[in-house]
Amino acid sequence: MPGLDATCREESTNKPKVLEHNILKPLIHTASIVPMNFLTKIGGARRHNESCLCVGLDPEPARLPEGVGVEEFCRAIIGATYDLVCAYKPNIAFFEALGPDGWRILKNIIEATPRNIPVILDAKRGDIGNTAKAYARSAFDELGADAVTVNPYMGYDSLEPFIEYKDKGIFVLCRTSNPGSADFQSLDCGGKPLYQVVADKVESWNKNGNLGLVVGATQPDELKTIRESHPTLPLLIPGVGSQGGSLELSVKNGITEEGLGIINVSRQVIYASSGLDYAAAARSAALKLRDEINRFLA
Ligand SMILES: O=c1ccn([C@@H]2O[C@H](COP(=O)(O)O)[C@@H](O)[C@H]2O)c(=O)[nH]1
Repeated sequence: MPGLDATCREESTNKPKVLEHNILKPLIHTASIVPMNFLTKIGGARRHNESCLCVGLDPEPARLPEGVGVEEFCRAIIGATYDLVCAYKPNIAFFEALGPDGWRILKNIIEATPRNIPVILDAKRGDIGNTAKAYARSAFDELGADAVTVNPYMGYDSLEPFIEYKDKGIFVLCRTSNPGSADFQSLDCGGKPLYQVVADKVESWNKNGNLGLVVGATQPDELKTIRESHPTLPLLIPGVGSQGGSLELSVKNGITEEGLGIINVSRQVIYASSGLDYAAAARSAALKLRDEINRFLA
């Protein structure tokens, strides 16, 4: 089943066969039998697929093969990689940018993801309490995400509505991968950089055991420091591939012996080919990354 005959073609349309299989049918749905919290779910996916790789779903219509829509594209990527990943991370921006259809497409994609593979909604939310409550309802109740990224800038009350969803994962931006991340995150706060204060706060807020940190792969030294000071917090690590972060250092500095750490790669996987073989190419890219991660962990 993995990847199916992802390289095969429909004779009439020349589209990868894997598309049809996965568009028409929901994939495996196992978690409906036993309710699971986020950590249990991602731990199960990690062990089952022997993978700490999260594939990011950041679909840009201009980069899709001709004639392929966003929903078809994302479903095909999922269909071709779901046995190789521990999670998917759709970034809400790319769906909002589609206009009125974007929300529906995002919801459909989350629904179509195999239930044993968690979906981390990259939304970077953070607002006053009642607005944060609405954001949390939107991510978890309406869209059905398993986890969400949040921005800590507005403080605890802006995150509390998310934290109260005990079965969901909350990844707090700590040391991000972008070039300007040092502007604020490295500011000295009484002898510690701000990102370290954020990491310490998050640890102290983790009463429900559902918090983690976002730490960019482009900051390997900071990643090491944060991992050493917070060995039990899950880290979501974006920035490998297109942003130039080192996969090896991300794994060695960010993932614990128990496998606590998620390496996200988006463009390098989903745009591995610009042709109609994109799903098969994404599978090859994900397989290579998954295996490289495992070699660095060994
Ligand atoms: O610090 C951060 C936080 C989030 N991201 C997001 O992750 C992906 C990375 O995409 P690539 O194509 O693998 O570079 C994207 O959705 C970002 O918004 C991040 O890169 N850094």
